[in-house]
Amino acid sequence: MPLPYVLLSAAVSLDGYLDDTGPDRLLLSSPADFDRVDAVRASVDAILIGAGTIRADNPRLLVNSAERRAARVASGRPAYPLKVTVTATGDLDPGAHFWHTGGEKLVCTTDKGAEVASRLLGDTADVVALGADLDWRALLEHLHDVRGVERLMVEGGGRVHTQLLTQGLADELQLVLAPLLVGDPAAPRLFGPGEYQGGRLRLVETRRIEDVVLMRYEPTAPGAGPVPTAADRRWLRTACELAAQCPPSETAFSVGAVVVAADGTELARGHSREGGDPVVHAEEAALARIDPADPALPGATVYSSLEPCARRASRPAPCAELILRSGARRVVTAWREPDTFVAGADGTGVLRDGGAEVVVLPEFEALAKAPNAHLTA
Ligand SMILES: NC(=O)C1=CN([C@@H]2O[C@H](COP(=O)(O)OP(=O)(O)OC[C@H]3O[C@@H](n4cnc5c(N)ncnc54)[C@H](OP(=O)(O)O)[C@@H]3O)[C@@H](O)[C@H]2O)C=CC1
Ligand SMILES: Nc1c(N[C@@H]2O[C@H](COP(=O)(O)O)[C@@H](O)[C@H]2O)[nH]c(=O)[nH]c1=O
Repeated sequence: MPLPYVLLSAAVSLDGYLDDTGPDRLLLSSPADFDRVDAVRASVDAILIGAGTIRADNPRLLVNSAERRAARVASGRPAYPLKVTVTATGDLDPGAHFWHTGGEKLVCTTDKGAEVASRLLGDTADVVALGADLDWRALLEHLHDVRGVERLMVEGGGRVHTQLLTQGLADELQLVLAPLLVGDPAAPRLFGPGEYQGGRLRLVETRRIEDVVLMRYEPTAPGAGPVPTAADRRWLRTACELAAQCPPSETAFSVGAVVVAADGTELARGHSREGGDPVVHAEEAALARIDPADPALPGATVYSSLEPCARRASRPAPCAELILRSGARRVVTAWREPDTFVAGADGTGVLRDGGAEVVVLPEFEALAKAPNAHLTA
């Protein structure tokens, strides 16, 4: 099920706080950085904050630049992104700026919270009840499927950021480090306690903006079961991009593969026909680069743009078998193998029979097929 691209945005003090405990919002960003935030807001379909941030900051969450609003309208979008808040209690102040500025408003809440929020807000906002408890994946599916949100900016606070990151639902973090210290343990922190990915996130960009530094990160740790995480989608995209690097062939598919340890460390990557070998497959090439005794292999995920092959003429073992022998027990792929070269190839079946989890993400099928258009037309 496709989800919106989720971008977490926050400004943080040198000692990791989002705010102080004073009555006014702490300005951590510099003026030029607030303008950058305005540009990010203008680029998204929806902005989400927790009810705690509405209470603490009374924000408007507007696109302040008239030029940016005009550009949105010129491209067929509303002048302002949809504003979304989450609440369990439904206890929202109907006088808050959030409801009386900008574009459409949406409250995502529980069954109980919906009763309270609807009573308090009347027609000011749409209220959606998502069950007895609020499930973030269900919330994101709702935003995508019902509200057409492809790109979501989350502007905090800490409790919201913590849940989206620990649940593997954040595609990107945009953090601004501000040169000031809060020093008050009662102040809200950027990330609270939780089960975060064990390894390192990928640093995508750093940028100096006046006296603050923007850091952009992507989570890297694969999911653990059938439910894909944002990092799973990112790695599968990488595999599909590798497929585009294959030397062209009239008699074989172009495929890319990446093998990633449970902590998000890339173990190896490969693509079809690499290194002058006319028959080597992507998964085969990647696995050949890893020491078979590597202790990370049993917990690793193999990303392959095309499902691993089930039968081969050119090698003794097909890639599904090589993966099972490697010890890896999770495969994420974009495209089930068509009958073009092998009838009824069922690498997924071979893997599942061998005890591996296979996750298929059809939203990447078009990207996986692109370098193979001449074979599948
Ligand atoms: N520097 C920066 O970039 C930013 C700073 N901030 C600061 O952060 C602080 C607020 O952060 P914080 O207190 O963590 O609050 P949040 O904005 O994260 O909101 C928390 C509230 O959101 C609702 N909520 C969160 N998760 C769920 C869930 N799973 N199900 C249902 N409802 C949920 C609950 O509302 P309810 O209580 O109604 O049930 C909860 O109390 C403020 O001081 C603000 O200034 C905020 C954003 C950015
Ligand atoms: N303090 C702080 C941020 N706070 C965020 O900005 C929101 C208020 O935006 P507005 O309605 O436009 O004033 C606030 O609720 C919170 O989500 N953001 C940042 O980039 N940098 C900062 O220093």
